[in-house]
Amino acid sequence: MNLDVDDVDQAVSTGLLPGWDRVDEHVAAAYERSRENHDGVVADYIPALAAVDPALFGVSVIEVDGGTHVAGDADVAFSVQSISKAFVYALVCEELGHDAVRERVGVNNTGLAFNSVVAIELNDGHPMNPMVNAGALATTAMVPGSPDEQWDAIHAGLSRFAGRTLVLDEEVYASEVRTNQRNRAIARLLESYGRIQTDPARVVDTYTRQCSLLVTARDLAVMGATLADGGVNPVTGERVVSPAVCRDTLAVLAANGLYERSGEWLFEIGLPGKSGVAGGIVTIAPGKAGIGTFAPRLDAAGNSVRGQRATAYLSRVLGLNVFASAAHVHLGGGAR
Ligand SMILES: NC(=O)CC[C@H](N)C(=O)O
Repeated sequence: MNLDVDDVDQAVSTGLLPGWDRVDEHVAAAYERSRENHDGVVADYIPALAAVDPALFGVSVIEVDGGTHVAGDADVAFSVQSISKAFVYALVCEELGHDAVRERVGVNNTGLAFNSVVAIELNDGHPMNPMVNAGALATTAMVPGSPDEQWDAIHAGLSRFAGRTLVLDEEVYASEVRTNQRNRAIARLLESYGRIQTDPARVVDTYTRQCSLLVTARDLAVMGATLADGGVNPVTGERVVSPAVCRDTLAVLAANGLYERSGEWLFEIGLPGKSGVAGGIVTIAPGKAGIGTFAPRLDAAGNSVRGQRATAYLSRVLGLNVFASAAHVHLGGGAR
């Protein structure tokens, strides 16, 4: 995908675009540039998502010290969808330790669509990673307690990441319940392979609820900033998960956050991120900031087009690419 940042690369390298001290300007520029793009289509396999206004677009950056920068529709609510997978994974690792989740769910990319059944069959019934539907269903199933307790823990946990009590979009939830036959099939298949050991129908229901929680681009930036900040929400000051869980979650996102396009994303943007089919993307600049974007038009893999472009711009102009920054660091310092 052409993310239209070559000119930014040039401007940054020649010192025309200074970075971190003018974040408001850069967020506004990321918004203006990306707003001109009209590529992609709104998700239509969930009927309630097909009805959304495709022109909506919001960008937010929250720094780990709480500094807040927004542009456009940063306070418009949309369903979190697959972005919930990242935070439920972190909560389950916090609860059970990463080895248990790694053994049951895995960390490797499937190279296939997020709702692929073939990926499960090709891998002997292994869901592969927590960021595709199979792995997310298996992860949700691991939350301790009864189905009601599982939902309460997920709802409370995601709310702690966001720093406010998140609300369920009843319309999106009902719409998905009517049309999520594929997820029900995936859960049954995982049950047949012993990867889900509770009632698969209840697991799908809890997963569908977690996907239907409403967030804004600003919320996503806070949630991302919490992972960037080693697990402490920079707005509420509350510790949500441990630094080790953040490290593991960011590694899983780097490899799998944008499904089969995760490699391209990492190549262009150089940061862990996670997309959802309602049009949200959360991106984490470790130790620095969280970026939240919302724009409903998606590419073929289900990733927001404007969101990818805006994030690519911000990564370039703020010098966030974790691989690029290594070029400026001289280990050991001084002359050798
Ligand atoms: N990629 C996504 O955001 C998918 C989430 C959606 N709830 C599904 O399970 O199909």
